[in-house]
Amino acid sequence: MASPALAPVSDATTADTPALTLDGVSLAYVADGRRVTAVEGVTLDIRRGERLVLLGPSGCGKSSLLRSIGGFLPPSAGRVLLDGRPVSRPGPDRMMVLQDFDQLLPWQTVRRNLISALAWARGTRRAEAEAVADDMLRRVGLARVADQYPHTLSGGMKQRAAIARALVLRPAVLLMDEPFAALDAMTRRRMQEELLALCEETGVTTVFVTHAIDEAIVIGSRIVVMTAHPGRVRAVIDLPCGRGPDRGDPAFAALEARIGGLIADQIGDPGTEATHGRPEAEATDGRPAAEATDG
Ligand SMILES: Nc1ncnc2c1ncn2[C@@H]1O[C@H](COP(=O)(O)OP(=O)(O)OP(=O)(O)O)[C@@H](O)[C@H]1O
Repeated sequence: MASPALAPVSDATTADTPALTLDGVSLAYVADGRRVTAVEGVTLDIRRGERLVLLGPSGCGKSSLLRSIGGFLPPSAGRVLLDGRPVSRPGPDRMMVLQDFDQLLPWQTVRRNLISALAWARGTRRAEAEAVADDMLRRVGLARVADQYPHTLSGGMKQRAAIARALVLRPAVLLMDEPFAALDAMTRRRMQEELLALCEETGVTTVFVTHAIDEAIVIGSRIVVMTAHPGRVRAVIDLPCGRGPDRGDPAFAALEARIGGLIADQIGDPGTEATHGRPEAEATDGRPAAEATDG
């Protein structure tokens, strides 16, 4: 159960409204006079509090989809709805955390970065902003370095600070684009566990982009596997109890292998992808949708 002080600020008219809806979303770029379709016809309802992972090979449009949810890239077809209302621009209700270590203002201390964000985006008064920022920095284990400047922090600390700055605004949706990809393996695993705990504590709806299958299983409550190019929904895997199996559990390796198969079987031949032109399929027991629908 999310702590009320950290709960996302929501404009939902009813609790049943999905936090986020992707309704037939296609995304296109024009490069050198040529139109490139990056994402085609993605339809998904993202439930409140869920951790949806977008997984797929490089270039399948994961980041483009995230940017579109963020309001940075308008769909060429379809709609993105937040709390049932169309997204038309970026806003503090959708905070983004990137892979880049330098996401904070370098001329402000870590603490000041959070306080400024609260004042600017939420109009929070100074004393309240200080208290909220200090509380968040304690939760992410950065109280000790609150008065340091970002360049003095390790990569893991910088990512924790970026997550803290995003969460302190109590966004409806936290958008994460491979936030741990540049960290060493040990720090990455620790950060994955910490993120899980923070998501549960805050109840924030999270959309997490990765191309690492193991990371998708650890982070996600639902995993969307995308086709190579253009990005379409290949399969949707709902993890039982909202969590993947523990690392080390044979079920973890089995799921990893199944998802690996789903990705591999369409990289070489995306034109024959099984769900083209059909509504997305859903597996409810951790099986890939291809198995659930074909058998
Ligand atoms: N600004 C742009 N202009 C033109 N084409 C672009 C632009 N940004 C992305 N693309 C193209 O859109 C497609 C999807 O790119 P995107 O970065 O969304 O994929 P991705 O799955 O996030 O890849 P990666 O895992 O490598 O980050 C690719 O073919 C890419 O070349």
